[in-house]
Amino acid sequence: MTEQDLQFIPHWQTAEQSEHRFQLLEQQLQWHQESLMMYGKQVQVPRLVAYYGDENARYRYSGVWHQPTNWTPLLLSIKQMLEQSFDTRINSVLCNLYRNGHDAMGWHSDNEAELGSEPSIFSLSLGATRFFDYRRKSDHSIKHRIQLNSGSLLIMRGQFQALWQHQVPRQKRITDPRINLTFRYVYP
Ligand SMILES: O=C(O)CCC(=O)C(=O)O
Ligand SMILES: [Fe+2]
Repeated sequence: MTEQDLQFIPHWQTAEQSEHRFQLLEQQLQWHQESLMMYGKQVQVPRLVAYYGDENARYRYSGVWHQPTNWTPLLLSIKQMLEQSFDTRINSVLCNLYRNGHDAMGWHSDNEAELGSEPSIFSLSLGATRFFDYRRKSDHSIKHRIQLNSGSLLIMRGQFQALWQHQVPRQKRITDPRINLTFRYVYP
């Protein structure tokens, strides 16, 4: 992995802007809880999700194909700002709401075929600061932790999904919610 494959911008948005956007997104988005089959049982995913984007940007997560909801004005404006700032194209955003520190996301890579071989994923954090861990697929002892504060932008590119896994671990003492928006390009 080169330095460029994981880029962290702690203050991409101001604290005030982040607080305002958190409030709007918490109210406006179509949050729902999903469940997935694990070892033959239906298990609830420990967070709420919502998926927005262009009509043709179907995406498979939690083992199910998801049809995007049409962009809200706020999501569209963040998408356009990212596209201009980073000279990239985005057609969807997967939104996660961690209601408190009991909500989490386990180890995974975002390596679904429809993302292509070297996806660029732009991950905006709003609300409670949470840990983000990543470890080498070939050697789990090579492990790093960063803190995703409100207003921060984490950019994963290149070989990051191929070589590393990431997680947002449980932090039981955290009572505040966090919203994470992962902007992606899904090949239609
Ligand atoms: O909440 C985060 O910061 C990570 C989200 C994530 O890994 C994902 O949506 O694939
Ligand atoms: Fe991920």
